[in-house]
Amino acid sequence: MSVPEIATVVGSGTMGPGIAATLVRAGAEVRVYDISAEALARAEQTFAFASGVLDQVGGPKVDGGSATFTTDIGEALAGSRFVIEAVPEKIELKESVLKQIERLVGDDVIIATNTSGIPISDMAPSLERPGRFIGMHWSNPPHLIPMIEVIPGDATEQSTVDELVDIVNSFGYHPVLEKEIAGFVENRVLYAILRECVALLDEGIVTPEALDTCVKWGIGYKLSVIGPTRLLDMAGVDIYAAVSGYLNKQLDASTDTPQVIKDKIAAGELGFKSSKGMYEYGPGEVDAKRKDITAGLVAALKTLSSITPV
Ligand SMILES: NC(=O)c1ccc[n+]([C@@H]2O[C@H](COP(=O)([O-])OP(=O)(O)OC[C@H]3O[C@@H](n4cnc5c(N)ncnc54)[C@H](O)[C@@H]3O)[C@@H](O)[C@H]2O)c1
Ligand SMILES: Cc1ncc(CO)c(C(=O)O)c1O
Repeated sequence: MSVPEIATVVGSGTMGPGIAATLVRAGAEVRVYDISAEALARAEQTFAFASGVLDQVGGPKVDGGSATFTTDIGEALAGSRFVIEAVPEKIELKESVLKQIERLVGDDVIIATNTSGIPISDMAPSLERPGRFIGMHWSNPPHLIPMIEVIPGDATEQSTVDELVDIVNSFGYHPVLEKEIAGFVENRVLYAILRECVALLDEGIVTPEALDTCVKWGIGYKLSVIGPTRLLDMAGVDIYAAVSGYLNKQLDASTDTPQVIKDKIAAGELGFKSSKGMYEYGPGEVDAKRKDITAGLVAALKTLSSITPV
């Protein structure tokens, strides 16, 4: 199967527009649905921006792709062959939206969820056809991170898995097929890193600026070329044994959200969306940072796509 002729993105906040832009570039007729007209109006702009970024990246483009934006779920799902749900990360909301979707699509349509880590098998019982339900975890920004986790639940049919892997391949992304686990693989690794980062900041071991420099240039840059398994070989498994023997027991092992983060939430310091989070942003600075991030990711994507995979 290639990219579905008609696809629907349900929920168009941070992730929906970039997902839609990726599918449109691959030739799909995409319907973007959101419950909020205001969110949808913003999404049209973000979609146009993401499409422009994909033009800059310059990868393959299949003719015939298009996007329409609607607050009418029936219109969004009529004739759709593939649905990706990207509403907020609340299980009850997702279950109710998934049920709504299932009632309006054909029996053979794949319904995928972009959940960041809610187990697929926890949501599947809310559906009549759990065999066609699967996790499809895009990474942010979805139009620039060419990897998607594919997570079957207990009831997902093998044909659903195979079709989703084909869909992901068809727009040139790397599918990563996983066994189901809370948080999935990407976020388990990311949240292990972030837990340690927040602890190091909280203990005053390092400044935010120095931490970002260390992780970007010491870890991020290296890991963008060499995966962690290969890194173990490059460093030496014996070295890992020697260091992990004394270091692992020192690493942060807290199981709750750190208090320092809870305090920031209480103070409304959410990051880019409130101009203050871990850093503080003056007028225009958030837009400038977003621009720099996009330019950096575009440059890195072009370079990394042109080198031999390690
Ligand atoms: N933000 C990220 O970095 C990121 C990355 C990967 C995965 N995800 C996951 O993707 C999903 C969406 O995340 P997001 O960051 O785009 O969320 P968001 O809050 O930015 O956007 C969600 C959108 O869903 C809409 N919505 C709410 N209820 C709805 C309903 N009943 N029907 C249709 N639309 C509805 C909202 O109006 C909003 O526009 C979540 O499960 C999240 O965990 C997020
Ligand atoms: C902090 C954080 N949490 C979740 C996700 C995706 O599920 C991301 C991301 O970048 O994709 C993230 O940065």
